[in-house]
Amino acid sequence: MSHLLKKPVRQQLENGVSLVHDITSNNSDLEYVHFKMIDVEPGALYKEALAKQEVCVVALTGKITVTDGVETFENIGTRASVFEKKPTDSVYISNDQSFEVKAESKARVALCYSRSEKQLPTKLIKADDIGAEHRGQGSNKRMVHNILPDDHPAANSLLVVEVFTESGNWSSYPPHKHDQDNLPEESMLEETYYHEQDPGQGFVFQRVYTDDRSLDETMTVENGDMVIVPKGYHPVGVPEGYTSYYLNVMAGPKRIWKFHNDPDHKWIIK
Ligand SMILES: O=C(O)C[C@@H](O)[C@H](O)C(=O)CO
Repeated sequence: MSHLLKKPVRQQLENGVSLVHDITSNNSDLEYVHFKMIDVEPGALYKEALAKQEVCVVALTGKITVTDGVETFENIGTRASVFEKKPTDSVYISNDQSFEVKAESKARVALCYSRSEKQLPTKLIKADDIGAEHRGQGSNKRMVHNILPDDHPAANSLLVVEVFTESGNWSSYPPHKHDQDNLPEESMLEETYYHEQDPGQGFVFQRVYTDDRSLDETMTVENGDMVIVPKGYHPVGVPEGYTSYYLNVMAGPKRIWKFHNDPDHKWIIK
């Protein structure tokens, strides 16, 4: 199996909290992005003290209450399944803070981290403030929820988006990359993909490759898997009959998403 593909671990952390993914620089090629997915039973509590990392807590499914000890956001989260295709609520919390997540119903919670030194205010990112962005044409159509895009001032380096790609379509396509710190041409951002499919027995294909093909991996990605993109182009293809969801976390030295399309395929853009 490719070292870029991560299967769910399902490890019990404490009463009612289980770890589904834990992507760090110790188990991946990533330096800037760290990602955790946790499942929390109703009433159970997850606590964490941040060091030099900021976090975006995404109520992926279910209802949660999030506090940094000063501000509390009760009963946030909007959906039982990501495939309801409506935006959800998230909370940004800055470095050197502590936070708690309590599940009000059975919940799956994404914890998206990146390096951070400068403290910023805690911020509720409301579902109501997130619009649906439609990108692409033909079988390249997909819908994007920009949770923490680069023009949102809440964070120091984190970028978070979620993408819905219908059956038979492609996304992150034509292939693009963002692995050179060479602005204004291109920014350097690592990226993680947390994938789900509907129905759940589905799968998608994701290729991660560089121009010189020193990295060229094509992965079969199943429901709940993660794909790590330390560098390179990273298109996703969705087979007929299945809808794809993925949550992307990006971070790098500068908080700008400036991508470079693969010159061989950019003619596809009309
Ligand atoms: O537009 C898309 O298909 C989503 C992707 O851009 C995804 O968020 C990504 O690859 C970011 O670099």
